[in-house]
Amino acid sequence: MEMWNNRKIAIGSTNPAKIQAVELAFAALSIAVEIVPVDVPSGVSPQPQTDTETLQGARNRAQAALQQGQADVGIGLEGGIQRTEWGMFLCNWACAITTSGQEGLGGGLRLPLPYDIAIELDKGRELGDVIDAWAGRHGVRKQEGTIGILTQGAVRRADMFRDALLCALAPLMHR
Ligand SMILES: O=c1[nH]c(=O)c2ncn([C@@H]3O[C@H](COP(=O)(O)OP(=O)(O)OP(=O)(O)O)[C@@H](O)[C@H]3O)c2[nH]1
Ligand SMILES: [Mg+2]
Repeated sequence: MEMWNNRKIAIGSTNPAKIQAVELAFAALSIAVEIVPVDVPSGVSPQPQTDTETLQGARNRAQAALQQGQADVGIGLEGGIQRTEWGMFLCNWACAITTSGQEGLGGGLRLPLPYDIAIELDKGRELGDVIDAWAGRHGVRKQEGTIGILTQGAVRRADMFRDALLCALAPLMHR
């Protein structure tokens, strides 16, 4: 992985949980990088409603971050929901794009959302706002995240996005 050392990595978000996920991912790979948060549009709704929309949001952010951050690699991390016949799930996607146009995608954990959260999302509200009210907290989205609240802190949002990002980076690191 020597070739990856000291590269400039632009993350398409200023959310601390997402920035920490990028730090954790490259630390896990023992790669030293410069990480630059870039505030970019996701190009999808503030609350993505499907796996596909969430994945597209990650791709849009990665591309925008690469360009706006003038980086070697652009990263997009996007959370959303997916309705299924078994209920509503939190879904998460990571995308990494290089200046040579190589693109990697990685999927994050899926978590069933309680019915009283799901019905609020069906009203068009954002999960970040709903989980704050549900947990009696402020800014959960920038801390352990919904996944952290619902797993009693065992899986934090940064950890979940770290693993999704490691999956997205994998195809870019094959020899
Ligand atoms: O508390 C949360 N824990 C989570 O695990 C989670 N996953 C998704 N969301 C919410 O879904 C919408 C799109 O997500 P999102 O990727 O845009 O994230 P975000 O808005 O927090 O960051 P960002 O847009 O500044 O990068 C936003 O309302 C997020 O709050 C989460 N909120
Ligand atoms: Mg957002």
